[in-house]
Amino acid sequence: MTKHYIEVNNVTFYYGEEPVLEDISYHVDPGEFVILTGENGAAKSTLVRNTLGLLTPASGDVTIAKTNVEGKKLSIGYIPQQVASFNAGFPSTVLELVQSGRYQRGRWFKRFDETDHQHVEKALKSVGMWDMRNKRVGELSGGQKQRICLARIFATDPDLFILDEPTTGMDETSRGDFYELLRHNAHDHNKAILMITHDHEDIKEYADRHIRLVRKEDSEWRCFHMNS
Ligand SMILES: Nc1ncnc2c1ncn2[C@@H]1O[C@H](COP(=O)(O)OP(=O)(O)OP(=O)(O)O)[C@@H](O)[C@H]1O
Repeated sequence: MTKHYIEVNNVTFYYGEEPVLEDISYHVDPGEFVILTGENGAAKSTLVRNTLGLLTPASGDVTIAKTNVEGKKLSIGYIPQQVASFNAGFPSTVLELVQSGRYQRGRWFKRFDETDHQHVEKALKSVGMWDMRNKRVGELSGGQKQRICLARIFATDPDLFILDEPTTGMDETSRGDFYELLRHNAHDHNKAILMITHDHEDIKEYADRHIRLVRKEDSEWRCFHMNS
């Protein structure tokens, strides 16, 4: 039996008096690369933030699995929207920023060891930024900053990736490489991926499932699943 990594049932959420999510249900399983789409303002980020517990639904249930079927503890890597806004003076190097992700795994009491170095190197290579590892983050382009945020998440080797428009600022080739990497993580390493995206066309061949948030006639919101 597959254990859902994310299970959302009948979630309704309001900003003040206004309902932005109404009776939304979806799930994401290990081994799946799922995309979440919808027009601007369809409440995709709001749904993800409800899923993560950063916002609390007015009604409905959200469960994120704490362990997999074998009982192994699960970790989550989350990238919020527009995370890559480091200013020009941001002092850390690319390498330092990605290394800092490993410390967020609760490793403060342990020396940075060979496994940590290997994860960091692999993560930076996977987003094509290894050669730029000694550059200052503040000197990078927007797309490059976005890629090192992704590398920082990859370096933590999470079981569940929740990514809010992670390819902003990436060109088509980089996006294709990135989608391939996500698909590889899902299919070959049994990770679960939930990614908000607007890139409908070039993502289609990579994603396993497509969830779309659509507006109802009466201006409330509902959600349905579509197989890609
Ligand atoms: N903190 C907030 N307070 C009140 N309303 C908000 C807040 N955050 C978002 N909203 C509103 O809720 C709706 C959904 O916003 P959300 O950011 O979840 O949409 P989205 O689908 O992720 O949009 P986009 O594709 O533009 O990123 C929008 O109408 C937005 O204006």
